[in-house]
Order: sequence, then structure tokens, then C-alpha cells
Amino acid sequence: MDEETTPPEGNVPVVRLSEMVAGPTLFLPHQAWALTNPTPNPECRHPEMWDQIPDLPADLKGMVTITLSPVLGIGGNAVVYEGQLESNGVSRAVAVKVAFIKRAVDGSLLADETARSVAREMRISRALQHPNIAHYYGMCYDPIALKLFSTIPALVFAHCAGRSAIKYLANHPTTKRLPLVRGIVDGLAYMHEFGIIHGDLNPRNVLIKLDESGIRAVLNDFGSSVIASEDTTWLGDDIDYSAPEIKTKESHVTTMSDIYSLALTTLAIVSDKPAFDGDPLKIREMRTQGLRPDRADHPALEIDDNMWECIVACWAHQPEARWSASQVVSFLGQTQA
Ligand SMILES: Nc1ncnc2c1ncn2[C@@H]1O[C@H](COP(=O)(O)OP(=O)(O)OP(=O)(O)O)[C@@H](O)[C@H]1O
Repeated sequence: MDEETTPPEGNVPVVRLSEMVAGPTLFLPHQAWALTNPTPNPECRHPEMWDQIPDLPADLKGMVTITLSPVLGIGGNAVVYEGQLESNGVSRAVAVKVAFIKRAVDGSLLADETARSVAREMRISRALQHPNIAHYYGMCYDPIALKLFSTIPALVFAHCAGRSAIKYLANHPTTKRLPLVRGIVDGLAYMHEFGIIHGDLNPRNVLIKLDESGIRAVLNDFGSSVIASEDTTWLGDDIDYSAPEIKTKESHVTTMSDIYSLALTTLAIVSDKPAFDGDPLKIREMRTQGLRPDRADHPALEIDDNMWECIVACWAHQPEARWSASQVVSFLGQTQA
């Protein structure tokens, strides 16, 4: 689900998150470091760091204001508000992600499960620092969530003014696609290098960042991401872009399942068409039978034979036959040289 709204007209309600007080924490002890350790893993720093604010506290209490309407987007698990982060007299546009409280089949609220999944997303987001990864600033408590559960923090990311890649490209059809693909692959290779599996790579989770150096693709939504050395159980729910070996909630994601999703995402971005289109049940069946999108259905200007071969190699049915993200990086480096 992805709902983007038109820019606001006139006055819009703005809420300051300064006076919000956190209630007793629902986070389990082993997750507490994500909230208390203010320093991201220094090994994860990238030489081309962007949007970094030195000495920013992990809890951005009193520094963030949000605009309640219109929202930046609504996903299956969260609503994302536009906001401002004020630090040392400088104001930056941010996106504030507020998780929906999960519900059990009987309708009861699963607050602790939601808290655990927000804690995991926070932990992963703060570790990842790369120009092609949504930049995480910190967390804060949201007034709406507070009414229900004062303990689930909102996550604050740098605002990507181009919003989702698919919508940006629909409005800017002459945009060069290969540099965006390159950015997606660079971001994914960086994640894999640190042993993190995205788990839900699809075109909706690619945002467009606009800055003085132009436009760049940014990987977003680490709500289904996992640390490969811990637990790799699949946490996503979108099957269309998921690898064929992912069948049930008991399935395990791997870097190779991300590569399959990368192939379909690349195809969608270069061709302005969802990789598979039509009845979801049929799509699932095709995927399991090893069928893949037909090149003739995706007559994109920027897919030459080499690029097509790369896509085909990445969606191989056997995970071990797929290219790694770093192989795709070298391939794109050679073809764009
Ligand atoms: N940093 C950002 N800048 C601009 N827009 C954003 C940003 N982060 C999220 N959005 C918007 O909000 C939407 C939902 O965000 P996100 O994908 O993180 O939510 P989700 O509930 O985890 O989604 P999913 O249904 O994939 O699990 C995005 O598709 C995008 O349109």
C-alpha cells in the first residue's frame, strides 16, 4: 500500500513533539541498546556520508515537529508524516514513521510485538549509513501513538522529496534510469556487506532523494530487514517481488532472495511497468513454476542485451545461481564506464 498526497495548500495542523513524555518501556532488555546506545556502529560509516548531524541524541525529544495532514505516505505497517528536525538553529525536512499497532486475528492489539518490530527496524536503520540508504536521524514519541501506547517510538528519517521512485518516474519520464539502478545496487551491496538482508525490496521501497548533486535512489523500509547472523525468518508480506523459495512465514530470507527482488525491481524501474502485472494468484503460480516476466512486455529504452542478461542472472530459480550484489555493482561499473 502506498498513498501519497498532494502538497498542502494554506495552513495545515502542525504538532510539536516536545512535551511528550515516554511511558514505561515495552522494549525487552536485549533490544534496549537500540534506544540507549547513541553511537551507530563506526564500522558502518560510509565515506560519502550525507545528512549527518554530529552529536544528535538517539531520542529527538523536543526537536521534531510534524504536519498531520497531508501525510507523506501510508504503508501496510505505518503512516509517515512530513516533519522538521531542528538542531543547532538548522531546520531539516524529515519523514516521521509511526507504526500501526499490530492486531491479532481476534482483533486484540499486539503492542509488544509492534514494539519489538519497531525496535528491530530502529536498530537496523541506525546501523546503516550510506548515500543510497534512507538516512535515520533518531526516534521520538508521537502524540497519536501516545494516546494508545506511550511506549512505541516514531522513527525519524531524512525526507526524500521525490517520494517513491515509481511515482517520481511517472511524473518525470525522461529521468535516466540506470544511475538509479546503480544507486539501488550500491545500497543493497552495502547492506549485504554488513550482513543485513533487506527482506522487502520492491519499487515502492525505493525513494528518490533530491539534493544539490541531483537525484539519487534511496533504499527505504527496513521493517522486514533481518541481520543474517541472527534470525532470517521472512518478515515481509509482499509476495510479488519475493523470491520463489519464500513461500510461507516459516521461509528464510537470504542475500540471494534480495537479489531476486532486485532483478524484478530493476525491471520495474527501467521499464515503468510492474515486473508482473495482473491477478496476484496467477503471479504466485508463475513465480513458483519458474516463469519470469517476458522481455517483450517491457520495451524499455535502457535495457540492452547485457542489462537483460544481468536481470536474468539475478532472478535465476536456484538462489545459488544468482549473482551477488557486488557482482552486479562491477557489471554496472563496466557497462556504464
Ligand atoms: N523518508 C521518506 N521521505 C519521503 N516519503 C517517505 C519517506 N519514508 C516513507 N515515505 C512514504 O511513506 C510510504 C510508506 O513508508 P514505508 O514503506 O516505510 O511504510 P511501511 O508501512 O513499512 O510500508 P510496507 O507496506 O512496505 O511495509 C512510502 O512508500 C513513501 O511514499
